Amino acid sequence: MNYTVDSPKETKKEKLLNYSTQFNKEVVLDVKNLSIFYGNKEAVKRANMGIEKNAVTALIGPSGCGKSTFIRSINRMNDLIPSSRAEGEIIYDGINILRSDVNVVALRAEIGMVFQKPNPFPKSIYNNITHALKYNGQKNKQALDQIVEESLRKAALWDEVKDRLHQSALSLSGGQQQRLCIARTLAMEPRILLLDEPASALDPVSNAKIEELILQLKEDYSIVIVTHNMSQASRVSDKTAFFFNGDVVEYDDTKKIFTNPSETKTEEYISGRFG
Ligand SMILES: Nc1ncnc2c1ncn2[C@@H]1O[C@H](COP(=O)(O)OP(=O)(O)OP(=O)(O)O)[C@@H](O)[C@H]1O
Repeated sequence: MNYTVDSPKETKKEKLLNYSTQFNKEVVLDVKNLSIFYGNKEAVKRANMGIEKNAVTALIGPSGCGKSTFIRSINRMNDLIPSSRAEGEIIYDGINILRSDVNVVALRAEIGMVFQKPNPFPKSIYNNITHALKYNGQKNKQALDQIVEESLRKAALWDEVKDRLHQSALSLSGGQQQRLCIARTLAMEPRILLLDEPASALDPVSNAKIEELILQLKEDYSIVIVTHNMSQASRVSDKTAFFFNGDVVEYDDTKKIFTNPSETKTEEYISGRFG
């Protein structure tokens, strides 16, 4: 994937509104004029968003509006798609993470991602958590044991698996596998968690557990979640961005988006008139 680092010129309106810094809380990711292309198609169009620290930010919108493309760009997963190209900036820790000299492996440890379909390795529960740590040189058994327990506790899975850590991860239920994938991501000590429809492939009970977990995790992490489930977005998120046709139509407090949105298009979408 080829990245263009220079931002396109800001329009007068964007300068005046200063979109990316309009919220009071600390911003952990400042997305500025972000465009993502697949070939000539602009799938995300000059998005601006200040993503807050220790908050849950939901990305909503109809199918094909650019939510996954946007979230994948935050930890450079779009690099894996040869036709994909980004313009604009995503500022994290003072650095534009779209720069070509960014260490993408280190970035993905800090900004971890969990996908729609649980994808544990065909290894034991224990080895799912330790795999990347061992690869990075951590050999101390005691340290590894501790990280496994801490990560599984944070992912609300420890009590269910503590007596079967050396069994295959594939023996777990779908919901447990998804929490294991979250634990595996947490073991890398990320600051930001990207969740792309993490509960949509799960049964209602597992879905509720993931929602509960998200609310616990935001104490320690900043979370961005793509969801098609409007009630889920309103239950778990603090901020919501409504995407339509590649545009961020509206980004505001979740309460406002769901009770009194500023844009007609948002109102039409959340009231189920399309999508
Ligand atoms: N690998 C790709 N190559 C070319 N075009 C793509 C690719 N991935 C996505 N697109 C296009 O980019 C646009 C945005 O897709 P994206 O998957 O980001 O939307 P989405 O809002 O996440 O959709 P959904 O809710 O269905 O997952 C769509 O028009 C899609 O067809």
